[in-house]
Amino acid sequence: MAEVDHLAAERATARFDVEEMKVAWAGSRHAVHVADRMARLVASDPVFRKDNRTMLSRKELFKDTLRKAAHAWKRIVELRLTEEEADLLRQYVDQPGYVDLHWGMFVPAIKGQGTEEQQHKWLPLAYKFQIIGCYAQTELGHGSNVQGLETTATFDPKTDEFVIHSPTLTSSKWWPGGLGKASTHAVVYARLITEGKDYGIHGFIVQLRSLEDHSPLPGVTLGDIGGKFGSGAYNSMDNGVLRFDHVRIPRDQMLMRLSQVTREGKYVHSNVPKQLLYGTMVYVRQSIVADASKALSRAVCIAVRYSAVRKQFGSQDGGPETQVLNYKTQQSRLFPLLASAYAFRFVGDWLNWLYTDVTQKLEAKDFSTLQEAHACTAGLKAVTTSVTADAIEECRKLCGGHGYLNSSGLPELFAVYVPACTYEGDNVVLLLQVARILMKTVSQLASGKQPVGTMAYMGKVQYLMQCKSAVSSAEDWLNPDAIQEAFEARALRMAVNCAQNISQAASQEEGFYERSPDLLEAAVAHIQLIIVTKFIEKVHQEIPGHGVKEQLQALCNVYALYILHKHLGDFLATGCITPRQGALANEQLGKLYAQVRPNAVALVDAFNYTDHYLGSVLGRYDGDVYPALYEEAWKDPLNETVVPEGYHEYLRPLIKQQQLKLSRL
Ligand SMILES: CCCCCCCCCCC/C=C/C(=O)SCCNC(=O)CCNC(=O)[C@H](O)C(C)(C)COP(=O)(O)OP(=O)(O)OC[C@H]1O[C@@H](n2cnc3c(N)ncnc32)[C@H](O)[C@@H]1OP(=O)(O)O
Ligand SMILES: Cc1cc2nc3c(=O)[nH]c(=O)nc-3n(C[C@H](O)[C@H](O)[C@H](O)COP(=O)(O)OP(=O)(O)OC[C@H]3O[C@@H](n4cnc5c(N)ncnc54)[C@H](O)[C@@H]3O)c2cc1C
Repeated sequence: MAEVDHLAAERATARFDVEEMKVAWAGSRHAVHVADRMARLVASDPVFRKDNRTMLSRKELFKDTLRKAAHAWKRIVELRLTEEEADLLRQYVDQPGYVDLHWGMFVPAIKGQGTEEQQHKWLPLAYKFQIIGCYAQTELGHGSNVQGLETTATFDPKTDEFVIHSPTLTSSKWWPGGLGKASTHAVVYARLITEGKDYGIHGFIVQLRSLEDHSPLPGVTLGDIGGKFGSGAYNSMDNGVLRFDHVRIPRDQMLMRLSQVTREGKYVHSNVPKQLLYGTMVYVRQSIVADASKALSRAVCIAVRYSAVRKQFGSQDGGPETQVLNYKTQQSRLFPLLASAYAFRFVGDWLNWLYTDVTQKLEAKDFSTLQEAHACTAGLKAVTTSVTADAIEECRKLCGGHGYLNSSGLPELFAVYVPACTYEGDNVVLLLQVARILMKTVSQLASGKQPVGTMAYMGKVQYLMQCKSAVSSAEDWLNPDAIQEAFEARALRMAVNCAQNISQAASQEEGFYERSPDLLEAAVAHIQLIIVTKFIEKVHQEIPGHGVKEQLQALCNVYALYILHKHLGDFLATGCITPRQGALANEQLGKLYAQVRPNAVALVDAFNYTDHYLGSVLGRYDGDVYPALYEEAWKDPLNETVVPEGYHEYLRPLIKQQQLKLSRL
């Protein structure tokens, strides 16, 4: 704990029990303890140091990532950490690397798409790191359109093998993390061809590198795709390029849980939806939603603490200036982001529950909830990552000039985070998937089919299409039913409007194409409704701890009313609320910000992040920002010498030349 606490006064104003809020945030007392232990384990180990990361060359950074991954594994084995502890330890190491794809996609792909026999063979190797795997789906020419992939896997019955081949430049695998330099194996997605027929995309386990000397196997061309956005950041990852020249693999390395090729070359598809092939993506999308709340809460923690320390203006007589956190504009930009971090945390927990539930149903051959899982994971992934990426940048601006320094932690956090809007499905492409499902649901309403799950509200179509909000005072907006109704009516009316417009087009497809910008907005409205609903449900539960429930209630209202204020056009255009009711929502929002203000620092303390994990001189727990900023500056390699390299080559001759010219005048 810090010796000087510049934020002590802020912490003293909190009107709730921070320790209990930590439990609400983490999910359980056990979760707080485990996270705490793992965070401290990482923070106290010099190998996991990360304050010099943005100053390393790409090669040094990559080697540093390999070192950290190997050390993390050593500690996991030595300390016999559980899976939960190991996951947390890796999270706190906080450096993207091949292990993310090995554990996050390679292993889940084999678990989800491999037969029991295949799992028995491959998983123990992966669990012990005897092989390192990645997920090779995207190609140079095809990412979003999975069905358009070109790599082929042609069955050769003579040898009982598949021949994996990259027929064109655009079929080169391009982007897979861990592929460029680290992986020995990959799950490769390719078009399955047998008996002269193309059966579409399937997964195959392919060995890429020798297990003896790591050199690429014959017919395999491999490399890194080059530097990426920002310094440090995602450059620790070896995103790779991969080409196959008629590489042969045994038939039993096709992942055969969903469909099989027999020894004779017959294609057999099990009686399951073909979309189960996309299962690994669904799994990762749900984990990305949980990650969004982590990234967002880190940025918000930095911005809130620094805003409480930073002072500007407001002093007439040489007295202390005003903390920037007291400016209403700072609050109106920052507190909705604080509320969003909590909102994403709770919707992430719910999504994890949904995913587990759907997985259990799938095991029992019940596929009825597959569409719900797809819509929720795709939509929530899209909305939470877009908001988080924008919010990190907003937090940088909220920290003024110092936010632009690498030592603030925000530039690197942004650069690491922003590709989440693209990977695991471009956000626009994913929202259009949600929109397609919304349109399908609207079209089924007429036939009396009752929508279920998160679409159930659409069943109240008669009421929601004509209801009028009863809000008549600012306080009325604190009623969760008023909020819920306004959000449901807005989402449904936007979807119905789109459906009506599409129905006037020459064809459904043409109409969908023409109306896709409106469909995106309808999909966002639907997803925001889910987030608001899950937050309201959370607050309705019993939540122990002095004042904890009240704070969460306030944050829930901030989240909902901020969205209402920001998207007021939608609510007005659909006639869900009147301009006066919109103004009342904004009035209430201002009151809520005042309620959050004395609790703000304690609300970010409840995230329970160590200074190591935050990696920010501005977000330090003790708030002792200025000495840290000053000290950090001197660590820059440019300050290793007082006179810079290049002075004698470039600066001195220039200055001397000018002096000579002047002396001649
Ligand atoms: C602890 C874990 C830590 C994890 C850490 C991981 C670290 C992350 C690092 C980042 C790694 C990044 C990896 C990647 O990016 S991997 C590559 C990801 N690629 C994509 O996401 C591609 C996106 N494209 C698609 O998913 C599909 O192409 C798309 C859905 C857009 C279209 O598919 P398709 O052409 O087949 O289909 P249609 O649109 O015509 O739909 C047909 C029907 O299928 C339904 N559908 C589609 N997808 C799914 C799904 N996933 N699940 C269930 N159902 C699905 C769709 O609704 C249609 O249904 P109907 O026929 O009923 O209308
Ligand atoms: C950091 C990073 C890590 C990655 N890791 C992996 C990995 O491990 N394994 C792997 O296989 N892949 C990986 N990928 C690839 C990633 O999954 C793809 O980049 C992603 O799916 C987007 O596809 P794309 O690049 O083809 O984008 P494109 O589809 O080409 O998108 C370009 C633009 O077109 C728009 N667009 C595309 N289709 C439509 C449409 N139907 N309607 C409207 N607009 C559309 C998009 O919104 C976007 O604005 C990674 C990517 C990144 C950036």
